[in-house]
Amino acid sequence: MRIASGAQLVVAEGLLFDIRKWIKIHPGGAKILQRVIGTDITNDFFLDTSNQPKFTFGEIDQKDRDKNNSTSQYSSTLKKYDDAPNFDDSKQKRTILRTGSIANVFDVINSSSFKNSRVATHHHSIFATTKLASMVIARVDEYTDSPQKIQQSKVENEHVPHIFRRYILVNKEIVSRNDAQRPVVKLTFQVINVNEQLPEFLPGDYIEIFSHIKGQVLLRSYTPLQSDKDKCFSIIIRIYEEGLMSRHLMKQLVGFEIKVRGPFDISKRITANLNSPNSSKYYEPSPKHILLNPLSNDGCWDVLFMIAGGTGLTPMLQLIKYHLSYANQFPNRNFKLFLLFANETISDIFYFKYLDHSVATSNGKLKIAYLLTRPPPDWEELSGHINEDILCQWFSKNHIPDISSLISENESPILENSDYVKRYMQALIQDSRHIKLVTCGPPLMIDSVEESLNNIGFPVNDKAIFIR
Ligand SMILES: Cc1cc2nc3c(=O)[nH]c(=O)nc-3n(C[C@H](O)[C@H](O)[C@H](O)COP(=O)(O)OP(=O)(O)OC[C@H]3O[C@@H](n4cnc5c(N)ncnc54)[C@H](O)[C@@H]3O)c2cc1C
Repeated sequence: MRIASGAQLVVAEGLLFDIRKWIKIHPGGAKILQRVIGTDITNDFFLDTSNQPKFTFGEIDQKDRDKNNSTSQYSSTLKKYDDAPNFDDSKQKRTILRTGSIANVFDVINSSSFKNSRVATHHHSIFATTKLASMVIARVDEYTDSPQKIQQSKVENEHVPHIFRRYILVNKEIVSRNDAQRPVVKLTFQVINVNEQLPEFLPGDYIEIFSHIKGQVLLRSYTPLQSDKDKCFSIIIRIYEEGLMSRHLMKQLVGFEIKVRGPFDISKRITANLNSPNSSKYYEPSPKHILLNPLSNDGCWDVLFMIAGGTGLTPMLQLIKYHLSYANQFPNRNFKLFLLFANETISDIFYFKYLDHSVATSNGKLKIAYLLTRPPPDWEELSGHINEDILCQWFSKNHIPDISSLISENESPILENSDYVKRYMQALIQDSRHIKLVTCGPPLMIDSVEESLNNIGFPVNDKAIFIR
């Protein structure tokens, strides 16, 4: 394989670069090359055709070597760049590349040249380097963007949810307490190619992460959160001791690449609730993005109740972020968000700082109640399993429907006062504001929330969504 002046190389893996350009843009690029391949290289070196080196790549199978004998890959002129001058035919295959091999040159080029250009950077293992070096399949002398090429790259840039795309891990943050039995981590990913657009992630969107783990092909769903950083998104995942994907992701370091497809709309997973014969036409959500309000231009609800158990918090984080960023842009937009966050023990509560900060900066628009099934002795918030009583208290403490003739603020919102509960729910049904209740968490918790809501007469079919 020869590298001509200013040549670009195409490697089977898709690697493409221009050595001359690289030397120009990379401060000290010529020096790096010089150090690795041991000859004096300047920018002009590649321009002077008499200097064109005949690089030989490290690893070539004996079979390929025999096949390629006629084209003589082993020129005597630049044998010193060849990392196989003493190739021992009896060994058939060399396994280790020495420092200074041309394959190592490309490793250095890749890892240093693309470091600041949002391309995944990593040093290849010796095996990968060897393999890669033997995979060069072509050389491109001129690289011009033809109209077809431009059109093709436009099509490639269009976001097709079913196509897997690669993203790079740029931040990793533990968001659970130190004593958490199953830690929760926030992973932030960024697009690899600067020209790539990140899709807008809306409440109810989820993505699928693909991986090969322990010889298995794994695909797991996660809830993406739009990041404040450019072209980034985050996922918040709980790490299970036996969890294949969660443990695999937890192990990775910044710079790790993931394959992701999506976003997909959660609506498709919860159509069962929507097909209920009792669904009112007025509140029937649109078939897409059912977590958003189809009857308002901005998708925001006037009153949104959210009940989350454990990592069921993630779609609520999407909703909270969506609403609060709208309020930031349009401060006159009035709405109320109420979150009931249920966990087993205090150490299971995660993302607390973010939640606390959101409440503090929400201008009274967000209220959060914490519930623990196994609370510590000095716990002052809600405790026990979610039931009718807890729900009644939580509703009436937070929100008084605007049908003031049906209920008064001074009435006791306890379950024993069944007349009050009845009138409260009646008022909720007649309330002209757009009200929704979203629940997400472990299946048992969702079942018991649904049952309790039905028991107290909450308009489940019209105003509730259960994400299982
Ligand atoms: C639409 C959608 C969105 C999701 N979003 C998120 C998200 O944002 N964050 C997130 O952390 N997860 C989310 N999940 C769950 C996620 O897809 C995986 O199921 C989860 O990460 C476990 O995968 P795993 O490969 O680590 O565990 P697996 O290998 O599938 O499970 C192995 C073992 O892990 C334990 N385990 C796994 N899941 C649970 C569980 N739910 N409760 C208790 N023990 C469990 C069990 O011991 C199980 O036997 C979402 C799921 C869906 C369907």
